[in-house]
Amino acid sequence: MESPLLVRNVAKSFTMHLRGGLLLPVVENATLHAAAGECVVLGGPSGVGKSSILKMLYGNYAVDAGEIIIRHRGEAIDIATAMPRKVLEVRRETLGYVSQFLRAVPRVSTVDIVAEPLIARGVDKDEARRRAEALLARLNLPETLWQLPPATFSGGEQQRVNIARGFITDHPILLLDEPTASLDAMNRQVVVEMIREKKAAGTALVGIFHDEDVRSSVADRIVDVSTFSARKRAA
Ligand SMILES: Nc1ncnc2c1ncn2[C@@H]1O[C@H](COP(=O)(O)OP(=O)(O)OP(=O)(O)O)[C@@H](O)[C@H]1O
Repeated sequence: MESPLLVRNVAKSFTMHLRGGLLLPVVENATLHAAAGECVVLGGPSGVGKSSILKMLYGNYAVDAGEIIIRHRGEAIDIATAMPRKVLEVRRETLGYVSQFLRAVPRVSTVDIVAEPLIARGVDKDEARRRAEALLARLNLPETLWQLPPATFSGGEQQRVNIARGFITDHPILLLDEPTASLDAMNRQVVVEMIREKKAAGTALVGIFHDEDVRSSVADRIVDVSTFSARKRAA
């Protein structure tokens, strides 16, 4: 079977327009893949480009060179060159992402924020809310908070809302940017179990985990991003 996600020879530099167009190379020739049911962890020291790669995979950062091939509706879509409308379709159906921080929408309740990706895929509103509540309960978010917008929640509470929103759908590919960074040990363990369930269901996961225990509990492979670093040559 073809990989749900294939990254070939990707390069990325940042241009610092406020610094006279200074070019900051980050990665070059980044090549990796994730198979169905596999959790690939991006490793390597701070600043090496792990988050930048994840953001390119999701289409949030432009790609200077190379391809990011996502298997979507049986077709190969290159996220690096796809039109924005196609990227949004891929995100709705195929490519999920749990970012480190929640972007709360003012006045929208927690349960609706979590249920929204399911409703966008055509699931009945009440059913989507029921499933959202079940996930929030599993992640030990107090029931008194479910009807409130999460803007004033603690860091760990917001992170659990974000995780619930990312895990509620059955996207074939899921990107995880430090999903356990603000969580206590009990909730980290819940997330580890949820990741294992995704793997068992055939989801391809690519993640960044700084917590050594979480990483060793979920990783099938670790890709050392420093092997793609463009800094060695730039220095
Ligand atoms: N939007 C941006 N504009 C300019 N430089 C950026 C931008 N995003 C990232 N960088 C730079 O790219 C390099 C890689 O950053 P990135 O966040 O990808 O590293 P990381 O490996 O995820 O680090 P950490 O483990 O500390 O989170 C850093 O030097 C960072 O300053």
